[in-house]
Amino acid sequence: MRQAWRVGDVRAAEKNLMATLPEGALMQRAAAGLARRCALLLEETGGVYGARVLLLVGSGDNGGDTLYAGAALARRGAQVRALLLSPERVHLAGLAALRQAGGFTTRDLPARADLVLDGIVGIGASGGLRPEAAAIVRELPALRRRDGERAVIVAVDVPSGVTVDTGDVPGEAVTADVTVTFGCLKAAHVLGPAAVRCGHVDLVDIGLGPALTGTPAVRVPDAADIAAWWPRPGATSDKYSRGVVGLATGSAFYPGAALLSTAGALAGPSGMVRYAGSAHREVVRAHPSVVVADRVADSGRVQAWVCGSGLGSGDEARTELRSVLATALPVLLDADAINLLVGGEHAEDLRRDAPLVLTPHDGEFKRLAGEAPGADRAGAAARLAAWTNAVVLLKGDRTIVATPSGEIWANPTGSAALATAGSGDVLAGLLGSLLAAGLPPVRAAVAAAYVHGLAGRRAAENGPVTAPDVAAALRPALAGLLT
Ligand SMILES: NC(=O)C1=CN([C@@H]2O[C@H](COP(=O)(O)OP(=O)(O)OC[C@H]3O[C@@H](n4cnc5c(N)ncnc54)[C@H](O)[C@@H]3O)[C@@H](O)[C@H]2O)[C@@H](O)CC1
Repeated sequence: MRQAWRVGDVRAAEKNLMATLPEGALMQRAAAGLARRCALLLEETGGVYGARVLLLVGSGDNGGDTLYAGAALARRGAQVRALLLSPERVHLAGLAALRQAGGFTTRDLPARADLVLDGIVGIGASGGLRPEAAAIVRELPALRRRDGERAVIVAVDVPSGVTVDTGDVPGEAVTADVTVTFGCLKAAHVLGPAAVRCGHVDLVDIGLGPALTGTPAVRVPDAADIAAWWPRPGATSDKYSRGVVGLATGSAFYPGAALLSTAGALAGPSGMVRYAGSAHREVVRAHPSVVVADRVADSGRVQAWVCGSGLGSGDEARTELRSVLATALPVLLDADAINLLVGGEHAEDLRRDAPLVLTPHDGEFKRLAGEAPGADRAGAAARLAAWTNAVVLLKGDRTIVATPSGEIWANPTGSAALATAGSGDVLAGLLGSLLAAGLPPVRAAVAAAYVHGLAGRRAAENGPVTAPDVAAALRPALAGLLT
């Protein structure tokens, strides 16, 4: 698991650490790490000696890191030019170091650069980029390097223009190939559209780790976490002890949702899938191992329910939702079930002791919460989780999982391929299977999003992706993860 931290916590940790070190030591560590990464990138594209390096230098310490790293590259023979955005407020010692190493300042963006270091603004950013910086950032994609390819762009700490604590990108912002960050990850590296702007994130150890205390802003699972959490059958397992998941999904109008949620559930770890609903004939025809009934009340025992995908909005759907919520079992509500909650008539049913998981996309989130997730998606998900006392999985390129107590996870395996009709039904089934197998709801949500993302990526290797492709790719994705 990786952890990302809020700016306030990073600043506090830096302050504590700096009190134990000579002045400027942290910046020297940061700049040395940055220069090393940049040199490696230049070696991949023709070498450091003679390479053209452009520094975009803002007025704070982020610019200072950039100038010192530029100085190190100049000492290795690179032609380093610094474009100062606020010459009157530049980091003076950094500028002196650059000049002493043979680097220059420039007033204009050059036509050619092999490498660009974006040191306009780091964790001290407030608001969107100022117009002058924004104008420069707009020109960056046109810069060419010596082999005619696009210049490599390295963001120093964070890409300038992103909102560091939320991952929002309110306006113009740098799109980096690599982001070299210091001490720890920040939320922008793992959340929202900012995470996409970071490119590959490289973490330089400056000794900050032990000084970081409190709760991380965001946790990011890795493959080892998911493999460790994933329930596996043992020698004494049987189909019931592995958990039985019940699906109250689909309808005569939307039988496909029933099939897709079933396919998702069958790839999960539970030992049996029960389906309850009016698409039961289609389900059993496509998936002979599924035990079917035509309504929740007539279904046998299960250990968790999935309700919603394609359920419809009529009286029958309401009855099914009420039956599911009346159980003392973990329940996942998706799609139509979330929409049915909006009128408020199920508010009482939501006050349950057993776990509840909600899996909205932005539209469903807006209907339920009364407003769109907005710029702070993680904060919005956490507020909805606290309000509904549910684990909320907010779908997106970096799907967020939030708990009622404010724990936030960001999924790193997202794929644009998952933006396809029915892909959420597959996710709901898989997540329900994990709940039935006994995984705590937050882990079930995080693990399902992770594997669903892997499956989306795998499916995309064979061309355009539909939801059945995602379902079919779950098993190979799991095989790769669990073996
Ligand atoms: N504090 C520390 O111990 C360390 C800090 N480091 C570096 O220092 C950075 C933080 O430095 P600062 O606190 O000086 O802050 P920054 O350098 O991130 O930015 C502050 C400056 O940028 C300007 N600014 C703010 N928002 C802007 C916007 N939207 N557009 C254009 N300019 C804007 C402000 O006027 C201010 O002068 C980190 O990101 C990191 O790069 C590293 O050297 C590691 C150690």
